Amino acid sequence: MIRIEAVTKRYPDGTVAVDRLSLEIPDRAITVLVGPSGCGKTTTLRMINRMVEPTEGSILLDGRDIRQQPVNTLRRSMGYVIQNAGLFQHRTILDNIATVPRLLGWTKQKARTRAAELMERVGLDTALAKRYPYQLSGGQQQRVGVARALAADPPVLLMDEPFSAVDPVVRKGLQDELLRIQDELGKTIVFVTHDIDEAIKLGTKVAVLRTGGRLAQFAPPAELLSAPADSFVEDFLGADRGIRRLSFFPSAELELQTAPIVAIDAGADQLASRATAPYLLVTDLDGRPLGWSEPDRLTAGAVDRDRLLDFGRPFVPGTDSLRTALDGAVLSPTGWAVAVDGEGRAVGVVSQQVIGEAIRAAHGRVAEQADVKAGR
Ligand SMILES: Nc1ncnc2c1ncn2[C@@H]1O[C@H](COP(=O)(O)OP(=O)(O)OP(=O)(O)O)[C@@H](O)[C@H]1O
Repeated sequence: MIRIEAVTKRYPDGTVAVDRLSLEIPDRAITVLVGPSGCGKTTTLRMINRMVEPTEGSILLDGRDIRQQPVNTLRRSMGYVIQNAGLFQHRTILDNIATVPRLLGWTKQKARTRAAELMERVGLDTALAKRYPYQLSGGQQQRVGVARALAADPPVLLMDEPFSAVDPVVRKGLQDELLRIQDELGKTIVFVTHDIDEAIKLGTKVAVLRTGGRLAQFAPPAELLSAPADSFVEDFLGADRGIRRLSFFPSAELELQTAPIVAIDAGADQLASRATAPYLLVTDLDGRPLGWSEPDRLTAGAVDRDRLLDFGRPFVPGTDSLRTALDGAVLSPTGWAVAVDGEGRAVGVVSQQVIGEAIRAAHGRVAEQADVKAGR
């Protein structure tokens, strides 16, 4: 664990970049530092690998003050990724990634084998190995930056706005990749961003800093969204807080109905037995949804696919959140969401009303847990 204990950084010109900051950064999780420009995020990150020395306070790594070990040893235990990747322009991609292992005295062969392995791990085609950084896209360069930081397998990864310079689509890909890599490798990651959505998506815990380097709140994302500590955090979180919070509620417990699902070859008897449902979901012969119809518009053996109503975006119970389920229901003209399995086959349908009840129940559970935590 990294413990930041009452750390203050005052630059020589008197600027207080960080003001009595205390944080416990858990192992094998992603801790995000987020806040407006100039609030001391980068300074905090750089104090962890001693690129900047605190004016007051101390930082402990596994209980030991980081000043007690040689700075090079400390930095080798911490991969560092920055915006625009900071690659060596005159070295090939493979040699960029192999930099730290080479510094550690690995043979060229072993370092390159490791580098090639890492290219695959971060989703880079090994055909790019012999190129130079300028021959890659911004997103690919960022992946090289991550691979290089991981090369010597350090337990800690410090990431300073690593995905800020790429467009939103590439950025989403890089974020998903980081979460996947983190699932496999379980590093202790400290991630700096000024983008609250990125913080909420990636963070196991999120530290919101305010200008002057003071901590406004340190909590898991769901808690930030449900209980912002003050109006600064609330404003910083922005609009749609209620909807975004639904991303943290699972859809697995939604009560699904299967009776309104009929296959395209349903017979007259079956259609007649479902006639009381407001809408029926018609599927193909494999069970994949095709669209909704009012029951009296369906004729056995003669379903016109083109006349079916759109079924919105289906959700996968157990994988997707209540937000995705609600989105599916809102997108569908019938107001019903369609649940599918991993193969896209319909497993049930659920109305907006039932989703609404599930949301209220989930809110109730969170409030109860908060009461228990607060000893009320
Ligand atoms: N070397 C320095 N000398 C003096 N002031 C500095 C120095 N480096 C940073 N600062 C100031 O310290 C404050 C915090 O800077 P820092 O870079 O840590 O903020 P940040 O939250 O990372 O900002 P951004 O999101 O804009 O990168 C700012 O007011 C900045 O101007």
